[in-house]
Amino acid sequence: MHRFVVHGITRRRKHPSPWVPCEYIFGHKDLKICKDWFQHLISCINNESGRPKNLMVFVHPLCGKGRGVSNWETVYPLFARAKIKTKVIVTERAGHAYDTLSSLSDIELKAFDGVVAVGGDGLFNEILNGILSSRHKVSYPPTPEGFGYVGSSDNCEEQTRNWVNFSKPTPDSGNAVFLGNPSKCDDQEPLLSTSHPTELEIPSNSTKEPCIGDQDNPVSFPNDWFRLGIIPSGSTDAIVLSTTGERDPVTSALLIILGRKVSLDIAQVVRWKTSPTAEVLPTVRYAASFAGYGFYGEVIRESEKYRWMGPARYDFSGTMVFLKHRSYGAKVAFLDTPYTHSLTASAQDDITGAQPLQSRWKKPRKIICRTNCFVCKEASTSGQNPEDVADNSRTICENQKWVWSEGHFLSVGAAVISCRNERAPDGLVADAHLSDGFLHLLLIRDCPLPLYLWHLTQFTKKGSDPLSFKFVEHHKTQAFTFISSHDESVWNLDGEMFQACEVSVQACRGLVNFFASGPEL
Ligand SMILES: Nc1ncnc2c1ncn2[C@@H]1O[C@H](COP(=O)(O)OP(=O)(O)OP(=O)(O)O)[C@@H](O)[C@H]1O
Repeated sequence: MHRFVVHGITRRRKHPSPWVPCEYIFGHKDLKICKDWFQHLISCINNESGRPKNLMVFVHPLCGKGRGVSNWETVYPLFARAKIKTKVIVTERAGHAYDTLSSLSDIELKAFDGVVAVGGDGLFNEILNGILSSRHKVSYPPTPEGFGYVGSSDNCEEQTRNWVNFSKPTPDSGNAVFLGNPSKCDDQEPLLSTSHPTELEIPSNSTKEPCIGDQDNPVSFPNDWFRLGIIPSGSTDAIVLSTTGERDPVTSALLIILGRKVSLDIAQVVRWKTSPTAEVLPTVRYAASFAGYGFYGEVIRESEKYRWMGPARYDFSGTMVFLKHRSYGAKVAFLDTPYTHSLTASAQDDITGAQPLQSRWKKPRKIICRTNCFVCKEASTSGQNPEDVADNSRTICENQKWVWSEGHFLSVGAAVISCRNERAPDGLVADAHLSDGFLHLLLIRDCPLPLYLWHLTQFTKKGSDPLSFKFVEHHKTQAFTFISSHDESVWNLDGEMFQACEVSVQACRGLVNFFASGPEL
């Protein structure tokens, strides 16, 4: 008998990883038949255009509990087997991935099918900002009358970059070439292995659709070919949990290898001022999961002092900030469109400081975002091509109405996706969608400490409704602005600190593609 091995993927319900590699051995006494089968499978694999061939991989060696390198070592053989070329860069400092990607020319970027973070949400945020900083051409978010920055609709091309320490990319520390493979079936997907991985140079070329060397054809976002991915290795991994339903490096690696693709909304955050007395200097940042102020910003700022504690510093800082029970005077205006669903405090409530909210309509039934989500599909088919929706604000401006909310807030947050994590199994907003073009604005008004604790503990219980409290405003919106008079106003963008006291934010629908199929819940 002559034999060959087909490497596949299967699911084992009881296995902690829902997707696991497996092997099938085939044999025939006729060598030619074996070779024919083999060639046929190879050509099927090569016909799968969605599978990535070249990836840039950033490994954060210190993320989570220092699992970045070991997680990459675990999944690397899968990429090798699938013959996917990887240019691996182990980060040496914060900002390394951002500097590398923002300084990459479009020609160099086009050599890759995507970029993968082996780390947490923070490393992914750096990658996202590095990729988009010069390639996302769109107007600033719309702002209400009275927000008052002339030029708020100017193009962001001139956006300020203030990431520190530009550095050249480090030499790749582990290039190798590998090969792709086929199948649409979820359960048993072959990963044909034909040879051992061989060392290879960084790809200077790619067979991808965009023309290499075409200076007139710059990389812009959104597009339908470039994808981002995460091998989860961080402290929270909310982006992976919200997009795959799992927090498993092997599952994420297999989704990348198979070339799965889902569109992600991204929040574009424009900071107008760092503090009330600072000069106006618009600076653009992007967030894939969450942008939060007040409690959320303070926890991040506080936790920086206790880095030595590892991931436990978030619990510690969270408790410290919670006990301080500080509220922040602020004005928030959000865009109310015909598609906006809100539980909004009336103006009178704001003035009297009274808590009750008036439900303007009954909250709609929660539709959870899952694989092949029809809400996200509807949103994408009701729009036009990704290129046509690039200028989101133009579309938003029709039928817009701004609603102001003013008072003292314990926190102000905007969830782009559900933000599931181990502490909040349903996430911050259980029914947030990956690519419906909306943000979920959460305004937590000042309230007695025990009530606030009750609200926070609801996040830890599956199936509860932490947003149903009277002091919680939940608005599904496409854009909002925020003004505070505090000198040390800190935002938390995907877990990263961002000092800002005046911001405007908009959801950019399906701005990037992610290697995933949506949460399988
Ligand atoms: N080699 C490095 N040394 C120090 N910081 C780094 C390095 N590489 C990346 N970073 C930064 O570390 C921060 C956290 O990264 P990431 O989110 O991937 O890990 P995490 O463990 O989930 O996060 P955190 O440390 O915030 O809990 C990010 O701001 C990232 O820019």
